[in-house]
Amino acid sequence: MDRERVDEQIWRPKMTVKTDPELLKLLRTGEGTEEGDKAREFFLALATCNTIVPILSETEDTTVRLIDYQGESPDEQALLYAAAAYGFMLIERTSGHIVVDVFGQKQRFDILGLHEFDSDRKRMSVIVGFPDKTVKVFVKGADSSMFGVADKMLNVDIVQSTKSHLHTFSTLGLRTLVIGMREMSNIEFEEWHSSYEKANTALFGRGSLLKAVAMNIENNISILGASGIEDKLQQGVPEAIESLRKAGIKVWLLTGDKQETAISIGFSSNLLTGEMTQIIINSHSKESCKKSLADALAITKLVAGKSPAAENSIAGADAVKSPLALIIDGTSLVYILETELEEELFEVATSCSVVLCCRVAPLQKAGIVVLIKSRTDDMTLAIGDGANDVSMIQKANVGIGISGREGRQAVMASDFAIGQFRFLVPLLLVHGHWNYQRMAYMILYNFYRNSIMVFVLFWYVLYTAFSLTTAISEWSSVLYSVIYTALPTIVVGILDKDLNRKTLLKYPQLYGSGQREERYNLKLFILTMMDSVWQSLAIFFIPYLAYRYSTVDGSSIGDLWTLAVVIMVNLHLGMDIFRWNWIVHAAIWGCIVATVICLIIIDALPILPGFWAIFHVMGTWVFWFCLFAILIAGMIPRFATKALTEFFIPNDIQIARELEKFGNINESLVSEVATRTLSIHQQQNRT
Ligand SMILES: Nc1ncnc2c1ncn2[C@@H]1O[C@H](COP(=O)(O)OP(=O)(O)OP(=O)(O)O)[C@@H](O)[C@H]1O
Ligand SMILES: [Mg+2]
Repeated sequence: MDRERVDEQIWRPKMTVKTDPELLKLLRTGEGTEEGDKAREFFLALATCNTIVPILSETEDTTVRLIDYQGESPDEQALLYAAAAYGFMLIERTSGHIVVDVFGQKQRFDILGLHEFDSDRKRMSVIVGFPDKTVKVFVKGADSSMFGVADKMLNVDIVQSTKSHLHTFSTLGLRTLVIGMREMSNIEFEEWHSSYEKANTALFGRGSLLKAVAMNIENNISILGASGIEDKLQQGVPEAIESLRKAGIKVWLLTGDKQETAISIGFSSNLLTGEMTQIIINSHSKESCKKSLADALAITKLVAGKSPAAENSIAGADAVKSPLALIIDGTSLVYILETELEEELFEVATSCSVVLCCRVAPLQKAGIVVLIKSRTDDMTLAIGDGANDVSMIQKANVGIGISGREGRQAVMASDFAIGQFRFLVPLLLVHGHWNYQRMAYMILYNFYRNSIMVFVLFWYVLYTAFSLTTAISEWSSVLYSVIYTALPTIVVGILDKDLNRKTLLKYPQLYGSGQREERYNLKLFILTMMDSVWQSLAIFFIPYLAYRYSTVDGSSIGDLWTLAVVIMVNLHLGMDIFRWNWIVHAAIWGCIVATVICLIIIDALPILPGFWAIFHVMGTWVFWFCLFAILIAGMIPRFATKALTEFFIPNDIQIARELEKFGNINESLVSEVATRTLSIHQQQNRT
């Protein structure tokens, strides 16, 4: 009874695919004819040569079960859904066999061995035992690798037409695969089996042994057909690339795909544009690589106007206007990376606005990142979604993994993980920008905050015959960093934002402020230190001069110094804060109040020196006058510099802030300034 129910069951793939009725008819009825058998073998190869696991789930109708194909390769998933639509449905996989439903008939195939896909071989194969005891090896992989192992006796027409179909597919931007097959004789199978077992159980070098076994068996393959799969660009990729470009970031595309596919994807993602001059390097020997690079270098020089020919030649004048795109393949890179040609590649690549590397192996991707990292001070960022991107993600300064359908390896190896490519834009342009400006400011501010206190102590030492006594109580020195000034630093370091998200996304050029190191540089550091010296002088000398002839003791002036330093550093911070909210208010004013309370408590303890000092001194007008004078005198240089620069030589950020505050009065101005800055600083672009 139960058995019957199982037999009645129908499997339905989760995704439906539009089919070609003619091909379907050939597959259904053409068994026995040469064409029909070949077509059936092709789809059988699709159904067997993969690492997909079918997951069955119940539907409302108890006789229908839904099949969901799950695996690391989205290409394989797509191919299996296609095979299922054409009547070859993989319905079960165990470690030793698979079951394929062929037009309603369940067939069981033994999986005798599987040579997994790797990015060096660029193909995979399975050894399948058929019910009639024959053994076949099915192989699928990249065209470049498959035609290398194809049967040399193969019909030339078939090879040619396959190649031309592949070309058509890839120029449309489809990801292509070639599928092939070979029958194995008994002797061959036995030989393979023993070496496979040996390699599989080896303790050392298992991977390379298995690869050698695979290479041995994957030859004399007869081509069954080719596939083209659309690898849809994620939403918002062209816009994201456009924004990154405007932000002065150089975008390079490194892919394992075929050249034509890569170029087509380059165009659809806005990376390549029609007006670009393409420099293509496809070489198969070191000599030709050298020559191609020399030619490319000549073109780049011509474009940059460095060569004398450029001034006169008409072609040169034309080329000056068009940006360059370098397109280079993995085979050429084999002869270039880690050789003396690297230098030339670097020169060519850095003079091009876009670099597109296709058919590159994972280690070559990492090699390219290292090429840039080792020769420039630029920051590199690598973003990828597949296992083949792991090594470059690890090598780059910043590695980003996209968690997608290709498994989690990229995400596990990354510094940051995002869901889609387009999120890179807010990550860099918004959060990256905010983070940079906060970190840069906080570093300067913390130098300032600590040095001003030390300078005040130092001036005191000069007037006490270097006795190393101090007027500021030890408790206050300890509490200075912990209570008096800590909280505002933390709050501002976390919450402050110079511009809002919308503005930063609208004007990607604002990202340039970080690239030009506008917020943290030697000049700013020196100015900040000079400011802290000036402020400490004001803090120290105003009370010193005021109380010089009075009988007030050191502890009382010490309390004034402490309070003045704390109010000064907090006002200084307050003057630079962009976004005031209740937390910032509470932190800044709260810290000043906390300081007063702490001073009162310290001076109320009879065991400490300076007992009751603050109560005496705070009651005099000189105290308040000094405090007021210190703040005015200390702040004047900083306030004046800030006001004058913001008024006369504002930077992009200040203009954009004005724009945010006062609407779009200056809209045209900001884009003008931002673009101008971009063009001036293009030399400093970061990769
Ligand atoms: N599971 C697979 N079985 C057989 N061949 C495959 C498989 N996956 C990929 N290939 C082939 O190997 C080539 C290189 O694959 P690789 O994973 O290195 O890069 P990619 O996926 O094409 O590109 P990207 O670098 O953009 O992820 C692919 O272009 C494809 O032709
Ligand atoms: Mg991939």
